[in-house]
Amino acid sequence: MAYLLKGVSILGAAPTDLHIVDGVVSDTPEEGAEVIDATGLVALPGLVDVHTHLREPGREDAETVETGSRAAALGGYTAVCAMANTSPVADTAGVVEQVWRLGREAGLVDVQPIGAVTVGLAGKQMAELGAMATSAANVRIFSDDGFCVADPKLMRRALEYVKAFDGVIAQHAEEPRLTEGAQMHEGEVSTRLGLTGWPAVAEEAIIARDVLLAEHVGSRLHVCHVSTAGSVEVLRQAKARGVRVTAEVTPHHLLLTDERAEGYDPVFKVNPPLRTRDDVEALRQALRDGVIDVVATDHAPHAVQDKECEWSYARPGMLGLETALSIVLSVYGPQWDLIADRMSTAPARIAGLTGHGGDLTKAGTPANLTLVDPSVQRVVDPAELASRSRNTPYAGMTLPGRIVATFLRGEATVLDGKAVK
Ligand SMILES: NC(=O)N[C@@H](CC(=O)O)C(=O)O
Ligand SMILES: [Zn+2]
Repeated sequence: MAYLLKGVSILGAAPTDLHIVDGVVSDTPEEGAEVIDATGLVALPGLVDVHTHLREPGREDAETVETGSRAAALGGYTAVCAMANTSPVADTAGVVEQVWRLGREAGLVDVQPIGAVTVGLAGKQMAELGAMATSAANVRIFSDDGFCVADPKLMRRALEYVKAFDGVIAQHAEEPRLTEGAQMHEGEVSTRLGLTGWPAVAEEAIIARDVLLAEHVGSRLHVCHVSTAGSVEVLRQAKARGVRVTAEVTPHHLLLTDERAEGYDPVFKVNPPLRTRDDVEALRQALRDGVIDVVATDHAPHAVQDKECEWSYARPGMLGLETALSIVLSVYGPQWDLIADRMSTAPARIAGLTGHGGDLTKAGTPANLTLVDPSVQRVVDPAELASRSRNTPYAGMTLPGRIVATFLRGEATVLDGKAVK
């Protein structure tokens, strides 16, 4: 299938015609190409998410590789990295290959499995990282996300191990002894609500330790969902020294604060917790500066019974794939170069996904791209989401931007705002 995107604006530039032929961007029009009137639409390289929870195997009631892939495509994504905290845990070549194969079968986005760092995410014994790396799933990112690799010796060994094949350890930075029983950010609001707090230093202390370990080993560290101003300062200093560290921020940490806990609605319960206005400002600035490299959704679908219950029993986590671009647009406005880098090019580089995040003005670039209508305001209706779960914190909010079409290697996965399958 060939396409002609007529009058499209690539990253906000003057309107042009974009030809998609044989899965790549082409200079030459193809006879019989399907013409899409892209007047007023902006083309971005397909978004890449380095932190997605797809829940399969094990919690298919909350999400499957297929439903999560559909949510991703509708959100403008062409690749997602599937977190390892499934059941069974993705800590063997067999499980990562299963997830990878399910992604191929769904065929809506490239699903790149993340492997666990430790067996069963238990933090005791290193998983078979090498076997996962050399499996068909070609794993490059390893993470115990949901849990912190708290043992410094194990963290050091994991960093040493992945160095051989330029892998990266993605750390969920949370010193568990400082967050026992924690329900939300530790501060004024938690005191008022009578909920046990998750202090900022529990995150910052682990990031500080880990950048020193990564520096010592000369290996790659990636910090998941950075949430505090103090973490930003640690990262700023580490990067200035040349430590091989990258970091992500979620859309919700760029927008929402701990005051959302005031109604005790568990839809706002998440790890790390929503922080203060000052933290939000620091995160926004850090993403602009490049101290934080990427936006990652931490899409965390949860079944109704795990969310619609008393706050302290609810699981932490929020949906993200279908709203991420709108949230980022609402925070930054149409800064398309910034958005394309932080949501596509930089995450593709971190994940080693060479076919993604390319330059759409160059012939031969794989046609992984999404078309956005920035003029549309949408009201988020949880019932309309393609995710199998409903735990979006943005229900009823009016947000800018609508994904009109998404292409994976030149094949449409979304057309007219609807998934093609
Ligand atoms: N972010 C969350 O609150 N939850 C995630 C785990 C994680 O990313 O830490 C989940 O798997 O539900
Ligand atoms: Zn996490």
